[in-house]
Amino acid sequence: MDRIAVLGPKGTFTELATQKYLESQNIEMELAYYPSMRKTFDAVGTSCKYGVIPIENTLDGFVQIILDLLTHTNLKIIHEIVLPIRFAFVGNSACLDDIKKVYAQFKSENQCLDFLEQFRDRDIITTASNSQSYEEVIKGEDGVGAIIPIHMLSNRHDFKTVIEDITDSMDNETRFIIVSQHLNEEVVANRPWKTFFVVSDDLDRPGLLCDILNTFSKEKINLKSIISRPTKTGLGNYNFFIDIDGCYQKDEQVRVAIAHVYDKYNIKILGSYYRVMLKEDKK
Ligand SMILES: O=C(O)C(=O)C[C@]1(C(=O)O)C=C[C@@H](O)C=C1
Repeated sequence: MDRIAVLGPKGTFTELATQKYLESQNIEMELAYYPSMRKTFDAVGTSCKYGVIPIENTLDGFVQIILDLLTHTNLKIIHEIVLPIRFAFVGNSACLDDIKKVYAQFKSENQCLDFLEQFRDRDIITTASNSQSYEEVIKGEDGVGAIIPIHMLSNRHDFKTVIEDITDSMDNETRFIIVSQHLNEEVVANRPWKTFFVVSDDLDRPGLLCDILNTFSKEKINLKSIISRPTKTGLGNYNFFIDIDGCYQKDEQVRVAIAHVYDKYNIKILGSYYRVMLKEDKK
């Protein structure tokens, strides 16, 4: 059976996104868990056919390391899936005043800032995954608390304190991408496609961004998002990540506009993809 690389361990939102993705596509794959985003990426094309990783969150923006990994590897985005994200606080003390240590995953922390403010004079310990935060708190040490995904409450562990829904916004969502070694070559997909690419220019010349944006405007292509990220080669050097409407493999306008940009700048296609419908959306 083919394998799909998942940011693990079991219990993460990424695992949930992967299960929902496979369900929506009606395919079976073995889930292979990796301890970091980089290792999840590296597994694709070696021991796994696809990989699933978070790329953007409503409250915390883009997952910066994913932009770097997309720039430096040849993996392509083939689909995206969006999940609502809600967190709970669980603790091994009956009173919040007695909590001395709170475990929180590095992205999750930034999605629960209002709630965490009361613990700023205590230890807030950053973890690599929400599952790790959960593992730490279920050891049962007095005075320990954790931010965990709300779906983990169904494990029914006995905590002295449980506060449901401590997320800064009820509209919080995370966008996950499915990456493959190959572009998405599906012929029929009755969904709006998007194309994500990165542009860099070693010469840092005036008007670069304006020139690129004009090219897409001339072809009447709608821009969805644009974000810059340091190239890490010196202060002030940036890559621009641009998401546009349309499919590179299928839409003539998209190919023409990208060919124009390609003539003048370094451009790398990171994939054309569409959002998969969750089983619950189809009802
Ligand atoms: O640790 C997890 O549960 C994850 O799947 C990772 C992750 C992320 O890093 O963005 C995924 C979704 C949420 O935004 C918070 C955490």
